[in-house]
Amino acid sequence: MGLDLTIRDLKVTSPRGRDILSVPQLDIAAGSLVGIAGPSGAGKSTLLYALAGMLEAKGCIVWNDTDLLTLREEQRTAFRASHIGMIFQDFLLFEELSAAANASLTSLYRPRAQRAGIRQRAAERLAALGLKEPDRSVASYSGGERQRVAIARALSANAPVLLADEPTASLDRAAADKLITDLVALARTSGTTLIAVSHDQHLIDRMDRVLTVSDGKIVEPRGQAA
Ligand SMILES: Nc1ncnc2c1ncn2[C@@H]1O[C@H](COP(=O)(O)OP(=O)(O)OP(=O)(O)O)[C@@H](O)[C@H]1O
Repeated sequence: MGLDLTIRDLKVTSPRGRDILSVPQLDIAAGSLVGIAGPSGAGKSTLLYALAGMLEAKGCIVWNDTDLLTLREEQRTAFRASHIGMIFQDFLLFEELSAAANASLTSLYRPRAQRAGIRQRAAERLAALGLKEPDRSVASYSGGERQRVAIARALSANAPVLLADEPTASLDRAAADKLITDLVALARTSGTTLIAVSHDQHLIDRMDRVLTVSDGKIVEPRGQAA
């Protein structure tokens, strides 16, 4: 089951003190599929990184009853490892490791009893995403293949929250549409809270709710349910 998100008075500033993101109030119900759209430089990735507890910020970012901004660094890391699956734009893969090892990396942060299950799911996700040689090191993979390894890694942990930054960006149309279908089906069946930044209208169209970020602020189209 996914987690509820409650944001109050969130402010992210640049190291030089410029306001990058300001969100007075945002509530997202567990199990919602939320798209984040908006122009380049608006603050979409900043919002996603803040939701993962990866940025210093002021205010409250509460997942169920855990306020990320009150946790110490190591507590945030532990929370992220057990609750949040992330698909980053720059993939953050370990070059020397195989696709299979990269896709099951989260097993290292989970109790021993869960590790075999994560490795098994990672192998299944890689196969489902069409990765044919999971034992090859990812250094030799193309951009689209690397994207799929990052996606398999995020999905293998079965986290209650999935945060995705442009998950279809390096895929061709057919692969992107398949991924969107898979992501939506997975989120629906497991009740995962899915929040995805995307310029891809096909993805945005499949979400329950779309938040448009403009100049560091959220503008939600009228008529959408909270
Ligand atoms: N560490 C930082 N120091 C200074 N400015 C930053 C920092 N991180 C982000 N910014 C600025 O904050 C703004 C929002 O950046 P962000 O990456 O969140 O935009 P975005 O909407 O995701 O854009 P894109 O669609 O191009 O990825 C930009 O003007 C960016 O230059």
